[in-house]
Amino acid sequence: MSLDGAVERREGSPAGNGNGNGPVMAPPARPTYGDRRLRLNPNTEHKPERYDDVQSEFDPAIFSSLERHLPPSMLEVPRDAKVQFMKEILTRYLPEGERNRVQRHKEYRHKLMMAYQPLHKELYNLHPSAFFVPSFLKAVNDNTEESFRNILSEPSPGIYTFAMLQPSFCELLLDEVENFEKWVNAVKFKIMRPNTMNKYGAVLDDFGLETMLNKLMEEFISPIARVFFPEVGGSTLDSHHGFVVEYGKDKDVELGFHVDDSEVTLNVCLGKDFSGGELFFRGVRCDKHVNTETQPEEILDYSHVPGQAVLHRGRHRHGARPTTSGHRINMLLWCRSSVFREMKKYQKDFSSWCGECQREKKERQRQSLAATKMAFLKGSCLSPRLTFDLSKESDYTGVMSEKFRRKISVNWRNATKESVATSIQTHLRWKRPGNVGAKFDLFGYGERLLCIVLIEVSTVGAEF
Ligand SMILES: O=C(O)CCC(=O)C(=O)O
Ligand SMILES: [Fe+2]
Repeated sequence: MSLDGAVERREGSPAGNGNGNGPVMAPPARPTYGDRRLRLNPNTEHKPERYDDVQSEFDPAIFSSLERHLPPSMLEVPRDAKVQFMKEILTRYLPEGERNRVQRHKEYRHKLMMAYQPLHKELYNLHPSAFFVPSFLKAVNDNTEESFRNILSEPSPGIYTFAMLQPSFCELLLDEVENFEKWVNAVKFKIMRPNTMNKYGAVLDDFGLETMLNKLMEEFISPIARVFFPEVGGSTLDSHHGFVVEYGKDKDVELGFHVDDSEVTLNVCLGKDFSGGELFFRGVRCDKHVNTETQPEEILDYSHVPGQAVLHRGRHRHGARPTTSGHRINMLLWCRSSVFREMKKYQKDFSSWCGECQREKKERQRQSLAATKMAFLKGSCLSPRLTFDLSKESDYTGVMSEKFRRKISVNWRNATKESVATSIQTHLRWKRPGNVGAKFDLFGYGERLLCIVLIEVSTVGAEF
């Protein structure tokens, strides 16, 4: 997918008659729809169509998500043309090997669903009042940050726990999973396990629960993720991987330290009686920093309770301690955002969520500020003009278009603290409020008043 700056252009290659003479044959007619550049930010006012009926290797929700990024000219065209356009983009970005894998998995799922007879049909459609405890239902119905905060605990930054499932729902689901596993053993169906780290457990989506879980994500998890995890795609979740994992002496015993293949993970304990099995969390990390040291404030050990949910970023490093007795069974919903994944490819700095990027950024700011102060104190910067050049800031080059990355120069002579504040506001007007902050610091040194301005990572100073 190309974003602002890289243009998607699909033009038929001109075909001649072979001898260079004669008329150049026009390529087969193909509608053109003007500028085909995708939008960097989704058009949140546009209500995308549903694509559930579209037969393709892509999840229909991805079409709906992508539609918000279409250029205005494409929003007006017939639905079929939109589908065609989006398929072309997606196909180019999904390698053939991956497409074949998706196709094989589709066939596997189809075979499984045709053969397996569900035990509790009522689980396969979402019935909110039968599934969820009233406090959770109310919070989601109210759908405000305050209503969510009323039911959530945050034992460590970015890890939210809350009561979610009715005991009767947990029992039914456990029963269904047991029934499914008995059937699998009886007919010797070789099932795929939820991921490479589990030898036990089952993918709920594979035997008919996909629609129910998708609704769970869209209507009950997305509203919370939108508020608490916007910086990792919490407001654009569009696909999921739903499964149960099982631990005990005769099953998987523990789960090693890992990050999930998700933007946001919901982990709900279904039961049963068990001891041990605590979850341990050790800070959020991007790919580059996934193996860096844990800071003391990032350590959390958490004991799960049936019916209780834990919601965290997929990149929050975690694992599960050995279950020492009984059986522990959890339902996991790995929620993903195709838009976030696409955007991530164009970014280098993840300090809005990676603990280590944040620490590195703070350190850069500290060093930069110290260097600027030092330069002033040495009297090497006597200009009354303040200059800062955002075009040199690597933090901005990936995310800000050229017109915003300009050089700003201000005359600070006779400035006061108030006039500096006003100037900074004026010069930052072109940014969205809250996007980039300016902090400044005035201090006296001998006869001179020094001004240090800190624009996120850039520090510049002027003397007047
Ligand atoms: O055992 C648990 O509760 C954790 C499971 C988990 O982290 C996972 O499956 O990704
Ligand atoms: Fe996990």
